[in-house]
Amino acid sequence: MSLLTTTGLEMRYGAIQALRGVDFDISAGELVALVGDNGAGKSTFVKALSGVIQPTGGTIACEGRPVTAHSPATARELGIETVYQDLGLCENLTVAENIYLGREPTRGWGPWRRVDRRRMAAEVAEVLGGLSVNVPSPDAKVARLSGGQRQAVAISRCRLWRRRLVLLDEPTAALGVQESERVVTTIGDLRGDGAAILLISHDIPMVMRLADRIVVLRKGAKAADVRADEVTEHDIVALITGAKEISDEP
Ligand SMILES: Nc1ncnc2c1ncn2[C@@H]1O[C@H](COP(=O)(O)OP(=O)(O)OP(=O)(O)O)[C@@H](O)[C@H]1O
Repeated sequence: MSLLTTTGLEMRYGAIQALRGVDFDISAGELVALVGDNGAGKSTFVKALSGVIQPTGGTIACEGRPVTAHSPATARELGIETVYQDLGLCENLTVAENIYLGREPTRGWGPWRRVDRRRMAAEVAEVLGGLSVNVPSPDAKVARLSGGQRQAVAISRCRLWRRRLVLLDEPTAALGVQESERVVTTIGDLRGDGAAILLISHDIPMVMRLADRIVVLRKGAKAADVRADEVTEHDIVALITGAKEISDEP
């Protein structure tokens, strides 16, 4: 069964129709890439899934059950986590503090309740140890990390919290070749845990390499939903620009 489904999703910002009846589904362990030109509606779609905006039409269902009153809190309860381009990391906090932000484990109770720093350090070391990307130490300040290492921290947060669906908004946009490669490895680690991943990217070669399936948005509507091994890079570019149409579903 699909982990998450949208049916006829619509989003209207005043006169602008950002999403036009988008039908979408993703299953556990699947990596789906969402591609489209600037303004095609990709960020709007991710915001609707993460509960940041309320769609003006259509439905979202999780394991077949309709999600009503969707909000960032309900998304989190459902196991949906979004890693935005700016990563939402606090520069002045350490790697461990960032991974736990707002969800620190505690020990003791009542007035004796304290953040369990020892447990935090042990759990973070375990998660970071399981990553292919080298992050200096759980105690390192995020301000001192490279772009790729920061991505690794943001993605580690999803692994530690056993997120079921991770929405990655342009994870390699601001990175060099080597750093991008590291992030690709980290995405592989996350996928190895069985999480479903929705990857937004303008990097078509990377999308072709990583995705099981590619969904193309054009002017807010779904222009294609194809298996990555059944299309070429050229096909995807043509679908994004509108030079080619594919009507058959995978
Ligand atoms: N808060 C908003 N208010 C009004 N219009 C908006 C808002 N957010 C997005 N839009 C419009 O909705 C459309 C879709 O925008 P969206 O950001 O989802 O596209 P995108 O595919 O993510 O683009 P990009 O690749 O440039 O990030 C655009 O026409 C955009 O101008």
